[in-house]
Amino acid sequence: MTYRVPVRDAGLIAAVRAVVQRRYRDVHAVRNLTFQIAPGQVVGFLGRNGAGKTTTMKILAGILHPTSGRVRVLGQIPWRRQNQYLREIALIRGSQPIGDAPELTVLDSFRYQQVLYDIAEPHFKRNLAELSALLDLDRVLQRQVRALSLGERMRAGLALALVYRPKILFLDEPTIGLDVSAAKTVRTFIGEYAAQTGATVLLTSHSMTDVESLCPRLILVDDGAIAFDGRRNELSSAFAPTKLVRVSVTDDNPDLTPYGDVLRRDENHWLLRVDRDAVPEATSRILSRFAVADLSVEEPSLEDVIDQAYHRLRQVKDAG
Ligand SMILES: Nc1ncnc2c1ncn2[C@@H]1O[C@H](COP(=O)(O)OP(=O)(O)OP(=O)(O)O)[C@@H](O)[C@H]1O
Repeated sequence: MTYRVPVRDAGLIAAVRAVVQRRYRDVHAVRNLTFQIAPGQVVGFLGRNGAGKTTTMKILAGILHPTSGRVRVLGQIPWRRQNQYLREIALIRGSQPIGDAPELTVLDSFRYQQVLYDIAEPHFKRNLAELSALLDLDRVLQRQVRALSLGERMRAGLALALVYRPKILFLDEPTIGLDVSAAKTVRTFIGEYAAQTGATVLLTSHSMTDVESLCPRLILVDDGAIAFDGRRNELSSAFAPTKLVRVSVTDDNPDLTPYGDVLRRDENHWLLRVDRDAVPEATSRILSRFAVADLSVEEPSLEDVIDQAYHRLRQVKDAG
């Protein structure tokens, strides 16, 4: 997907010149991006700012027509925007609080959505009851939208976006800007919705808590191309070539510096960063040379792994 972006120099003269003589440059937002997602999977779609995630989501949701490439979702070409397709998907960007018609009650808004998406009454009642239970909406359904708190509007907005029970959710930063409790509500809801309905979810988020609690599979996109596609626990071996070794010893003045990079030392408790391949040898040497009270080997946190991945990808880009 290539965007054609107008360019102009700074200043008034350049602004006037740009009116009569437009210049453009191409921005390649997405290229070499190939992936498949099986029904029911919950997939984290990650990448640095500007990597191409939102552009991809918009293409999949039928908002953007890509300049080249082939996409099929549920057997449909998204940008044809067939009604049948639009009723099967939802694109939610940010937390999307309810609020288009503040005079209406929440239930009125749901009824309007029912008409828009042509939802049969029994399905509507079942979906609304399920969503109300998951998002604790019973007490707000009869209230005017304008009288709701932001948290209530956010929960109602989420339910409104899903009351037609889409099979595919494209979630673009659903917890951005939310406080800890609201983010947890949304996160828990997404997991429960997916489990209850069998929906397929593609989720972008810069929150590693979202990714860790929801996404067994990760697709890492960089500069519009796939940099990793696999299970979450495989990401560390792909991008973080080290593990953490935590050791407590009872010796006087122990020196563990030869066995790894010392990240932290608190008296006789050491935290070392050790190359993955060197971990067996380093730990067996430590065990044979010191009076070890405790030793554990840990994977780096997802945040560290992603951070290392982004650094590595930036280095590769700068070098190439
Ligand atoms: N409407 C647009 N016109 C021109 N360029 C655009 C447009 N939208 C996005 N871009 C460019 O395309 C690239 C990919 O943008 P995109 O929004 O898909 O990234 P992203 O991965 O979602 O980033 P973020 O994490 O910051 O939201 C960026 O270089 C961006 O500047």
